[in-house]
Amino acid sequence: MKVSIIGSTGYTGMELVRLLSKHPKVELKILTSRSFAGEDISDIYPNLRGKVDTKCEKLDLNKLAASSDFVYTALPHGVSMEVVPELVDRGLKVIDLSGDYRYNNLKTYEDWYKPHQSPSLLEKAVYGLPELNRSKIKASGLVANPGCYPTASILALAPLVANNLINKDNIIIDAKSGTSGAGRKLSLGNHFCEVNNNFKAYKVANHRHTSEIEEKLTLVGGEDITLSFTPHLLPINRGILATIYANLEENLDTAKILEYYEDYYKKEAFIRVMEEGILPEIKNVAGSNYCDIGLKVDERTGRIIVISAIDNLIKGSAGQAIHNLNIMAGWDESLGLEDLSLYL
Ligand SMILES: NC(=O)C1=CN([C@@H]2O[C@H](COP(=O)(O)OP(=O)(O)OC[C@H]3O[C@@H](n4cnc5c(N)ncnc54)[C@H](OP(=O)(O)O)[C@@H]3O)[C@@H](O)[C@H]2O)C=CC1
Ligand SMILES: CC(=O)N[C@@H](CCC(=O)OP(=O)(O)O)C(=O)O
Repeated sequence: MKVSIIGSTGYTGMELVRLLSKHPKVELKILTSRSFAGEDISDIYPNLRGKVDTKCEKLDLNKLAASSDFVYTALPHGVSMEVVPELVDRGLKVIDLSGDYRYNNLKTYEDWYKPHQSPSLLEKAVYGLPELNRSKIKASGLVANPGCYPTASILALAPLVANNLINKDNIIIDAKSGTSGAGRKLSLGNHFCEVNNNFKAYKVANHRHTSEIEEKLTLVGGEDITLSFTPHLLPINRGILATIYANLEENLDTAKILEYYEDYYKKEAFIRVMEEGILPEIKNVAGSNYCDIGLKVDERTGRIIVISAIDNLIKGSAGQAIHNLNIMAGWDESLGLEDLSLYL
């Protein structure tokens, strides 16, 4: 399969290049960049040296369409929607990593982002969370890869919501992300002295991922969900840990709820439900495509506390995007995604 990447020099683009360079069925074709056109990707990211020496080039849609079967757009939201309609019109299969095609509801997108330039494609696009949408992803030509916080949050909550085990009015998601979640572009809030030796909340009560998590969990549970989501910035490169609180509808113990999770995810290669007493940690997933989920019932308060951990650049973006490619192409879902975390 001939695969090209638009926006290959960002962190998710680089991670796609790195992972796809080991994928047995993928031939990397065109890597686009505005800022680094003419430069070898391995000069921009020297970790790729000796493995991928493709020169980045400016986007030429006709050339890209002639040499690719499949395209990733790893662009900022708002920029993807300027390019994706042209790719779809040319008959290319597309996986977009931005927020632009994730929503079913146009108004929700426009309330949290900005006016949409190709709203008709929202109906065509499929939300690319394989554990919830596998058959639709397989049949789709345009997949919207989920956000990193939504991946960690939706996977942690779906078994509770689907089985009506919790009150859906007062879910709280307290999530922490490594700084690569903000991308490679420079910004004051993300430079070393601001992030190192620090830990802070941001976009409290107005982060756009709140709406993505609500829309997708509403579909899982079949009734409206409104929740609180607070992101925090961790002084580490990779990884997300989400701690989620919800009120149980009935008196169930930890072991019983774990049975629901085991059942819900029994066929999933990349979900690891932790046995009672073991909780997820970022170092166990960083560098891998796993989402680890652990939980405990707090019998004093009647609340359940679920903890999930992912690598934002792998399960939270590039790895999940390769999982989606494997599903769309009808290949073994784990191809190119077999690595365990480095642990240290
Ligand atoms: N980082 C993460 O953990 C996650 C990111 N995402 C999403 O994936 C997408 C990419 O994120 P990430 O790789 O982190 O971002 P980066 O900022 O690291 O990279 C963005 C890429 O887009 C290109 N680009 C930037 N602005 C424009 C523009 N105006 N027109 C065309 N190209 C542009 C840049 O390269 P150049 O200027 O050279 O063209 C660069 O290659 C975003 O939508 C992000 O929200 C999703 C999940 C997780
Ligand atoms: C640490 C950090 O800044 N994280 C990013 C989330 C990145 C991501 O997954 O989001 P999208 O694909 O929806 O842009 C943020 O909070 O905006």
